[in-house]
Amino acid sequence: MDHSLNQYVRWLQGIIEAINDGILVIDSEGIVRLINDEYTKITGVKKEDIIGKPLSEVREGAISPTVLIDKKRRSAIYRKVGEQEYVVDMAPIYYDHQILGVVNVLKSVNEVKALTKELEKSKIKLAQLEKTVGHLHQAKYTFHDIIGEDKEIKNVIELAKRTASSNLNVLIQGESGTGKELFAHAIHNESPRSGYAFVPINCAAIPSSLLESELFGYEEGSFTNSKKGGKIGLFELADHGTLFLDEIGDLSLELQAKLLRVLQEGRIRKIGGLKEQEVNVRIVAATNKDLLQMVAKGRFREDLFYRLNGVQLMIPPLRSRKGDLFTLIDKIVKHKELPFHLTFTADAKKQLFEYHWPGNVRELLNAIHYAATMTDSETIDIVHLPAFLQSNRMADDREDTNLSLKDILERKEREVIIKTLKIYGTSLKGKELAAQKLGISLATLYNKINQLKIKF
Ligand SMILES: Nc1ncnc2c1ncn2[C@@H]1O[C@H](COP(=O)(O)OP(=O)(O)OP(=O)(O)O)[C@@H](O)[C@H]1O
Repeated sequence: MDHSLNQYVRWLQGIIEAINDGILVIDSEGIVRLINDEYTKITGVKKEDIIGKPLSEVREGAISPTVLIDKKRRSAIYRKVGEQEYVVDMAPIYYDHQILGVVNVLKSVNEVKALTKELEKSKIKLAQLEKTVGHLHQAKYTFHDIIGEDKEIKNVIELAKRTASSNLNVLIQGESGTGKELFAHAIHNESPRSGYAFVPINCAAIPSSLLESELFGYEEGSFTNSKKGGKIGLFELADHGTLFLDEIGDLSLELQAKLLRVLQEGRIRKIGGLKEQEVNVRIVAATNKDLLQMVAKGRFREDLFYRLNGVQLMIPPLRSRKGDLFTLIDKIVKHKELPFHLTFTADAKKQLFEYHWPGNVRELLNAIHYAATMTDSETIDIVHLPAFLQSNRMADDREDTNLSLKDILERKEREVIIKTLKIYGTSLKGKELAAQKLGISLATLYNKINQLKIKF
């Protein structure tokens, strides 16, 4: 390296320009000898406006000239000149015990402020997102929504209520449509976790390969097509709240092992991630399968079964609590968006009561909705019920024997016309299509509508 003075000065200037802070140097007379580009960026003062001039004249309120006198260092002095805000460190420069000048090192506050503003904005966005996620993951039902006067289900409701306040995992077993999900919502809402998320996931509805990333999340770039920024897992979403694992009996053995590990350690690790993260989640699991039998057959891990089975709720099928049937129907009629008050003929009631309801309350709900669509009045008779409830037509036949042939034919005619009009609609086009389908003219259809007093 060439050590000539000129070369040396250029080398020093290079260093000073490379520094990321603003630099200003005055000599022992208080004259500005040097500034770097960053100083100009922070203060807006250009070299030609300041170099060679007394600092106290060009920068009002400058403190560096005082440093020349008291020879004391100063740090983090806040300065605001016009719009520019910065903090300055000042230090005297010595050579051979002689003061040669003062060096100032400036850091812009504007940049820090801009970053703080950005951070604040992100915090607000995050809070809004958390709120949205919270709303998305709220349990809808409470114990008030569960109808059950029958002794057996009353006991289950009691046990569920007592369980809610504990931190025990809950395993809900029962046939499809018995209300397992309803119970899971109610337990969360009655628990100390109700202020946090209730996150439901149906283990049977998602392929095993996807379910793992749903449950635990993944880091960005952990596999092809992974989302930018990665994905938050349901365990993380349910932190401090409840994770409802519906159809747990359909969980693959591989995922059972992973779930067990999380439950044992209270930690999750995202797919492709290195860090483990603590989670505090209560598990409510449900299944319509006999889990113990699955354990016996080696299809469900025994250790996981006992982890999940903190409390076991067995929801009885509807056929074993027929006493609740009409209370349930009442509730459905009142609350399930049906526009009118329905009544049931004695025969329809009998038919509903005698049916064995393999699809339980869900099937009942659907049947009532179907019947409400099929009747053109507020009365539901056997004919309005779905076909599977009409297979035992003894009651209907018994009633028919009391009617004249004309009455029976009229009743059937009425039924068929109403059903057809429900399919095609009551507009002119609908009536034309209905008439075509029934093999009669449009005029005959109008006549029959009048004659049979069919109202829409
Ligand atoms: N005891 C009850 N009181 C009021 N409504 C009920 C009751 N049981 C079930 N229901 C209603 O029946 C429907 C089915 O219930 P839910 O989805 O909770 O059943 P499930 O046992 O979770 O079914 P699956 O096993 O098929 O998931 C829901 O609309 C629910 O509101």
